[in-house]
Formats: sequence, C-alpha cells, structure tokens
Amino acid sequence: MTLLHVPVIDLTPYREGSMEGKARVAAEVGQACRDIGFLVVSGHGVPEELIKQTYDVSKEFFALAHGEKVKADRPAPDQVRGYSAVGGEGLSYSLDEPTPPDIKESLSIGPVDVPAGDPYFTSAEAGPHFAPNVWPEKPAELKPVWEQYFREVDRLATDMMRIFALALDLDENYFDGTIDKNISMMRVLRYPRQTERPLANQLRAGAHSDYGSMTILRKELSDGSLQVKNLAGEWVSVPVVEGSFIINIGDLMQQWTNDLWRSTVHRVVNPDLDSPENVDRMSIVFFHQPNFDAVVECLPSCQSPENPPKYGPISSGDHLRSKFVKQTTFGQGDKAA
Ligand SMILES: O=C(O)CCC(=O)C(=O)O
Ligand SMILES: [Fe+2]
Repeated sequence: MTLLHVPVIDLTPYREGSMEGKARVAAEVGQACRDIGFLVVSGHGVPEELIKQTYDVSKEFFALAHGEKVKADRPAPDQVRGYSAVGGEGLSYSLDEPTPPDIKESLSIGPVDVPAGDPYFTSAEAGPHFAPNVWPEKPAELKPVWEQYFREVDRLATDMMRIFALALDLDENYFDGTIDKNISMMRVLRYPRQTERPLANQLRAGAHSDYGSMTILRKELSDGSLQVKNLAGEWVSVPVVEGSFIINIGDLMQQWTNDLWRSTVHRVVNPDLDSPENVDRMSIVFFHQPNFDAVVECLPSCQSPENPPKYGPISSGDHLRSKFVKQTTFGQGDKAA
C-alpha cells in the first residue's frame, strides 16, 4: 500500500549495527522515499543539548537590530552565505508559477573544516561552493555552536546515505566517495509572527521541492505548518515528534534514482492572524549536497530495459548552481537561468 502520510522511523536498529536491523530500517526508509519522499527520524544520535544551543544562539542573532544583522549580509547572488532579510527570497521561484517572496529571514553557512591550501577547494571548478562563511559578530558563541551542529548533522547525512544505498540494493558504502567533500548548506530560518495579512498566494515558504540529495530539518514548534503534497495530490502536515528530524529527498536524489524516489513539493503555511499559533517560528535546515564533482547519473539498480534512464549525467555542483540562481531572480525576467 502507498504511504499517504509521512512515516516516523527509528534509526536505532541501523545504528546498533546488526544486519537484520540495518535491513529493516533500509526497507522502511526505501518505502518512504518511493511513496512520499519525506520521513521523520528518531534515534538519530545528534545530541539534543547541541540542538537547543543552536536554537538559542540563532534566536539571539535574529533579535538584533536590522542594522546589525545586515553586517553579515549575503555577499553575492551565487553564494548562499550570511544573512538574508524578509522578502529576499522566494522558494517557489524555482517552479514555473512563482508567488510573492517568502515571509522569512535567514542566516546560512556552507562547509566548515575546509582544509587550507588544498587546491581542490579553491580551484575554478570549485566555484562558489567553498566560499568562505560570513559569520555575524554577535552573538560570539554562534560560530562554534553552528560548526558543531554542521558536523553532527553531516554525520547523520552520511548514515542516511548508507541507509539509502542499502534501500537501493547497493553496497552500503556506495555513496561514501561522493559525499566526503560535500557542499552542503546549513541555514536557520525565522518566520516572524505576522501582524498583517500576507499578499495573495504569499506564504511563509512557497511550494517548492528541495534541490540536493536530502534535507534534514529540525523545527521548533509543534504545529502542522509544514505541509507535503502526497501522491493523492493532498496537502498533509508532517507529524511532530519530539527529538526527531524531518528528512526529505531532493531533486538530485530523484534524478539519481531515475524517478523511483520522489522529491516532494512542500510548503510552510501562514498562521491565522489571531490564532495562538501566530508566533515566531524557527527551523534549522541542512541541505545535503554531494561533492561538487560527483557525477550523478541514473543508478544501475534503478533502470531496466522497460525503464531506461530519464536523465543524462550532471555534476552535483552544476546542478546546484542552476537551481539557486533561479531562487533569487524573481521579477528580473530570468526564470530560465
Ligand atoms: O521551515 C520549514 O519547515 C521548511 C523550510 C523549507 O522547506 C526549505 O527551506 O526548503
Ligand atoms: Fe524545502
């Protein structure tokens, strides 16, 4: 039976390491990726205390005056680094029918622990993927806390890629060499409490699918505001489970699996102005993206004579660049970028 709701999956049996436990988790994850493209995971091993610290320092940053926050402004359109104010981005721009800008502000970083002096990370081919991070001066603890969060969630992403490999009947370490120098991004989003009615079709985050291999999201509030479009075409809320992460497949993984797995459209809806749920909402998002030079082509286990490859090969870096140029060009007549 096709899953029409986002399942909750405990990763503990995978992490404990028995063959049987790993196979069981992989089967559950595989079904979620095929049917709905989203899953909620518990037993992930990321320390709760670190997640709380990440929220706390991020909240402190967003509470600063606008003039202070813009000191860490995004340095260039092709570098997803630093601060982006409310109105600076619309996730739906990457779709064919864009809506007005999202009602959110954000702070983003790219890879941490980039080795100094290694040309792989500074070459022309590396493009903007290892651009230096833009750190706010305040609060001072934000940098070490975020760096640690990035490392921990990167470790979880590696576990997930291994589970994905098992779910796709591949060797467990099949993807390891494609993600060891990954170009992932971490971003904290703040959706302010709303004081006036949004424009027509304006959402906290407009309908979109994510770009990369997977997204790992931690959301603060136990509301149903993150919605996913299921295979029956209905919007369903992602379940809220304390201590869990929400994980979804991105467009690149859909291509890698020759459309066997789904990069599902999702959105963040507005609260009613006078509802108790109309409060600031924050989420911590980790967009996992393989090494810029990893070549993504339909996996052998996902094709057959009846189901030939639907996509040609593309590098992870080129794929990502083609997506995020679209995201900031709304209103500039450049949706084809
Ligand atoms: O904040 C959320 O719950 C979702 C954000 C999201 O989907 C995104 O930034 O891609
Ligand atoms: Fe998303």
